[in-house]
Amino acid sequence: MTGPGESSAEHLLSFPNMQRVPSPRLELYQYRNFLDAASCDALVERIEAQHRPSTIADDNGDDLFRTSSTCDLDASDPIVAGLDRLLGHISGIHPAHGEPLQGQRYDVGQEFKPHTDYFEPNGTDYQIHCAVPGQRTWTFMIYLNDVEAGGATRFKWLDKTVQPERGKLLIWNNRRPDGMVNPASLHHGMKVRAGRKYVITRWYRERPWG
Ligand SMILES: O=C(O)CCC(=O)C(=O)O
Ligand SMILES: [Fe+2]
Repeated sequence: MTGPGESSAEHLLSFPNMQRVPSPRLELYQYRNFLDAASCDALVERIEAQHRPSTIADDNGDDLFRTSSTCDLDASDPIVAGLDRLLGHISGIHPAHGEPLQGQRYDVGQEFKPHTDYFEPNGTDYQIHCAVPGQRTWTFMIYLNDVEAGGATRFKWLDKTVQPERGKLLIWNNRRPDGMVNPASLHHGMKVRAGRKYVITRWYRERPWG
């Protein structure tokens, strides 16, 4: 059984192209060629057209912690709306539980240092971020391009490094089966060494976003 805002292994693995990345510590999946090249290119264009410096939820005093740019995608844009529907289908999670879709852009030297996507349950900002929508449950991330060098996503606790690849969807559960947050979901958006990296991020919540 899964609650609202949650995906499940059974649902995800019902798609023939879905692969579970073997690990006893984290539910991690990848789906190659999830998004077609034309849609990836269109989303890269949207990100190029409009982006701002990325931010982090709990300021940790390190200005170099997340050095990328973020694009707040327009939900009424047909490409964005189409992706929203597609993610709803693949995740099995009602789109109302999704945070607005974002694009991220990394230039050479930019990164997102090791972090978890869930909010620290005892963190000072937990109430601000989670009072209405609840905790982040699942992360769905799509690589929009092949990066010339660097830009992999590293899960240190699993000793697993995922290479960016145009159209690849990466999925993980930020919580353990018992509903507690999972520290093994720690991941690092590693520095781009050559070229640029573009991704789409979708975080789902326990309750509707609002
Ligand atoms: O860019 C990546 O590989 C990871 C991005 C990420 O972890 C995030 O946006 O939360
Ligand atoms: Fe993340």
